[in-house]
Amino acid sequence: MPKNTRKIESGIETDFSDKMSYGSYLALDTLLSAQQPVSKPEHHDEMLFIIQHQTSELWLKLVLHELRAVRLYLAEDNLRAAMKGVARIKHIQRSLTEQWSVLATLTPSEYAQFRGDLGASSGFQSYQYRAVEFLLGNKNAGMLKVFAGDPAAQELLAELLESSSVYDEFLRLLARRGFAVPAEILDRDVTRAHVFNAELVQLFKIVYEAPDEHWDLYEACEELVDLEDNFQLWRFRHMKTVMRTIGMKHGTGGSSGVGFLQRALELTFFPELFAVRTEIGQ
Ligand code: HEM
Ligand SMILES: N[C@@H](CC(=O)c1ccccc1NC=O)C(=O)O
Repeated sequence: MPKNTRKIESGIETDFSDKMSYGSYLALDTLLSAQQPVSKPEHHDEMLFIIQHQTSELWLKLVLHELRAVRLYLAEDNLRAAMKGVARIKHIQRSLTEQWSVLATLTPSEYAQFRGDLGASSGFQSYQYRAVEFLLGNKNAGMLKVFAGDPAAQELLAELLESSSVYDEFLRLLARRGFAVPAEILDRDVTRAHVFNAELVQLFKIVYEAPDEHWDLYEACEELVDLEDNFQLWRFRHMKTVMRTIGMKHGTGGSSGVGFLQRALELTFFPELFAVRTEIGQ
């Protein structure tokens, strides 16, 4: 063997004419032919832009898959399995947030050279992102009309709009555990965003003031706080990346741009889990 060369062991599989290979299992032909820059002449940095979005969408697909499972586990009173799912989602979120640093290498001068080729397309039209928001409870029926041209996406969002969120299921679990969750919360119109409820804060206060007595709920509350915190960090990095890339320009999707993204930072999934902090020790 030449120096600094690894021997390919004799047992290593090399003939895949009648066996499943790495590439066929992962549908790499499809996956790796999906990067199609639209700029003409092709701009070098558009590949980065496309891959950053595609990898984000792949991770969002897994987040959705896991969130659906978490919601189901909560409905079945299986808090441990639900929290296992949340733990995985938290790692994905960290990876998604960390990834902004790659796109931040795209300078305003580079982006300006192909931004015009993107037309009216925008992340605002990401149905998977919207589906994650809906599953976490940030419902907004108005978002569906963006997907009039994509019936499958619209149907998915309609299904999630009309079904319970992860937080709805957590609050129902709390009620089954004997906590006096108000009827207006349990019977709420799930197609609307959850609205802050002071009575829930008092229920969480019971949990937070006696963690040992309610350990699994206490742990679950903190996991949900992590989830929201991570989601906000992604939103913040998006807004800051947008600021350094297009400044105060309007978005291709038609919004005011940075201002619109800043207002997303005011949205909250689990407001009572944050409000309870003010109450602790009082
Ligand atoms: C240089 C890169 C980027 C810029 C300049 C940018 C800019 C913007 C702007 C201005 C908006 C507001 C809607 C509009 O008018 O277009 C927006 C929304 C959005 N973008 Fe990006 N974006 C970038 C990268 C990304 C990436 C990598 C993702 C990952 C999937 C993403 C996902 C989203 C989502 C989900 C929204 C909707 C946010 C909401 O409704 O609050 N963006 N983006
Ligand atoms: N809204 C961005 C364009 C943009 O970032 C984008 C365009 C097409 C597909 C995804 C995108 N990402 C996030 O909005 C802009 O105004 O420059």
